[in-house]
Amino acid sequence: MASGLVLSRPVTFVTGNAKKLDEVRAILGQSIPFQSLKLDLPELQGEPEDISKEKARLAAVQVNGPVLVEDTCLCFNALKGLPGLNNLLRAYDDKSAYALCVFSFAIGPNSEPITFAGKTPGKIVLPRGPTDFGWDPIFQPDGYEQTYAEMPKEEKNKISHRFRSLELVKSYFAEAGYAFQINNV
Ligand SMILES: O=P(O)(O)OP(=O)(O)OP(=O)(O)OC[C@H]1O[C@@H](n2cnc3c(O)ncnc32)[C@H](O)[C@@H]1O
Ligand SMILES: [Mg+2]
Repeated sequence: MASGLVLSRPVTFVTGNAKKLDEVRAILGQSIPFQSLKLDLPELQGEPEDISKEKARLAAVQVNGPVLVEDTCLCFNALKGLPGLNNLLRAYDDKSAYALCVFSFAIGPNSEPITFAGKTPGKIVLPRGPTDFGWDPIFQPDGYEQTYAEMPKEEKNKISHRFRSLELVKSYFAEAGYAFQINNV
């Protein structure tokens, strides 16, 4: 039996992006009990890890409890990993890129957030597939003929940056032995 910390409140996943929430729900299933809260967190500047941590700090203050947040970017190798626009890439032969998702967990408003980075390598292509989620139509993961947008959702959720980051979050929760006693007041 796990004998770690007991959380008396479920984790709140804070995002303003409904598509992210759909994927997080599908990927986590029942593994980590969480509720969601739609808040438009400010678009911060800086390194993805720092942005993600800062989002977690802001969210934990608002929620006053345990939070998960994430920051995602499409990073272009031709631009030394800088997130950028598709058009910028026209000038470069190197179309390789990676999708990066950094989750942060903060246990409360006064705790230092922990980050979990998941990366999926691929390349930037002309847009193909449905256009309902960000840059999915222009990102083709390595080893696939389809863009993220063209893939069935289940397929994306098996290889995505978000899936890989959440695998680390799940291991962390399992190893820390978090237990949830949500109904015991
Ligand atoms: O409230 P938050 O969680 O910050 O939601 P957001 O939509 O602002 O999310 P980000 O700042 O992390 O994302 C930056 C952009 O990347 C897009 N994006 C995030 N994850 C994506 C994914 O898996 N596929 C395609 N686009 C994605 C998203 O729609 C944004 O336009
Ligand atoms: Mg944002």
